[in-house]
Amino acid sequence: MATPTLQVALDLLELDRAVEIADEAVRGGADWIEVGTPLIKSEGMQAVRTLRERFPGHEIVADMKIADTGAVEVEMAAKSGAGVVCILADADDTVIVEAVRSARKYGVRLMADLINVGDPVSRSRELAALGVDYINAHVGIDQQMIGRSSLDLLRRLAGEVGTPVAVAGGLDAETASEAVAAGASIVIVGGNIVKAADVTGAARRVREAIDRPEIRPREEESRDAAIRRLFEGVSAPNVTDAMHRKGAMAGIVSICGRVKAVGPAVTVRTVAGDWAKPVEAIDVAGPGDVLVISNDGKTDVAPWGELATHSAKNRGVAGVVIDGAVRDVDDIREMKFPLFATATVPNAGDPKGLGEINTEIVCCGQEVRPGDWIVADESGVVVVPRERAYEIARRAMEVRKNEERIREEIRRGRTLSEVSELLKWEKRH
Ligand SMILES: O=C([C@H](O)CO)[C@H](O)[C@H](O)COP(=O)(O)O
Repeated sequence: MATPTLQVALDLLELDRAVEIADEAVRGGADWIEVGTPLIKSEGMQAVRTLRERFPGHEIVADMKIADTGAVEVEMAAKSGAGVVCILADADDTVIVEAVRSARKYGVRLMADLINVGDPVSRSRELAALGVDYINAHVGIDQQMIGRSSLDLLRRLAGEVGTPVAVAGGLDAETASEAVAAGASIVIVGGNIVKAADVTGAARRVREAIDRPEIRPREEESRDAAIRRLFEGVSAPNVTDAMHRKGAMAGIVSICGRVKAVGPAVTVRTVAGDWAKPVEAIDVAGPGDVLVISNDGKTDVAPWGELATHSAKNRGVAGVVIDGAVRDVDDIREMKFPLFATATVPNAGDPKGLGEINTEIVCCGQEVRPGDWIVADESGVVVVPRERAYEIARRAMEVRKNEERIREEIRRGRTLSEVSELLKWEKRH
């Protein structure tokens, strides 16, 4: 088997950063350098020219995602220095045929991107017959966030397609190795290399993995376990970033400082400090759940205190969030329990039994339904609708990864404004 090609996808917006990251990735063993679609949209063909000039010994791939005017776009990329140009596999055949003619004329190769193609096997055969050089089994970044897998797509193509097959979509060292074992000859890795603080190390790990392809037995993980693992690895701010700044409760703080709660909500509505339903809800909750209590926003009387906290902790409840006040704060702080509230007050209410458990409530301005996911830390509390929990958990992890590289660049001496090219990206009115 020929040595697989490692293609690093520079999915960035800033050319200077892309050049620096490409240099580090090449040192880690990347063979081909892909000028990613976001970079092309941000910097145009200048990005292709610059990378061609800076890396004379490496193939430059222009991820144009061509959908129309095949000949013109291939010509632009070829004349700027690309050796491989990417076209959408579901572009009309008229576009593909023109792109192939242009590619032959300018001496470049065409890679067709299977993103969103309904019948990848027959489309790949058609593309090969039309003269496309490579087929890319690609699952896009937004599709990855809802759990689609590029390895599944690649496996559907195995043995069915004559042209060399590339694979892209959320690959890391482990999945890249599996991709080669499943027949990929070009492995494309974006985020897991270019967002790493140590780009060279990340590229090297992928390089070593694809040079020794193997299929490792995988442990099955349930959706809920994956959601919990991902949310436990990110912060509440990462989660609101992933939700386009939605979901954060207003005016609520962590009572015990640096603690974190992650879990599906068991909701409680109570009235005027009545602590019967909040305490009964401890028995309704399973280990790992988060109690979310609305006390109608009243803060002169507490529906929660130390004994309830003790009981919740024993039951394995992951945290308690109260739109209202708590008491016995000194004892609760000693327990280091993830408790979030809007106020503290010494008064307790009476256990009258008013209110409801597991109905829709509004807590600190956010609607919370039973089973919605809660992520709470010292920055505050975020509610994630249960239908989108997996997707948001994946996106929040991407936000975190993205910050790793930015943090590293700040550590090396750039300002945040420089790294993110703030002036360039200010909104024009
Ligand atoms: O093509 C890509 C995507 O559509 C954004 O332009 C990526 O380069 C490709 O998905 C590889 O990146 P990762 O999925 O982050 O590995």
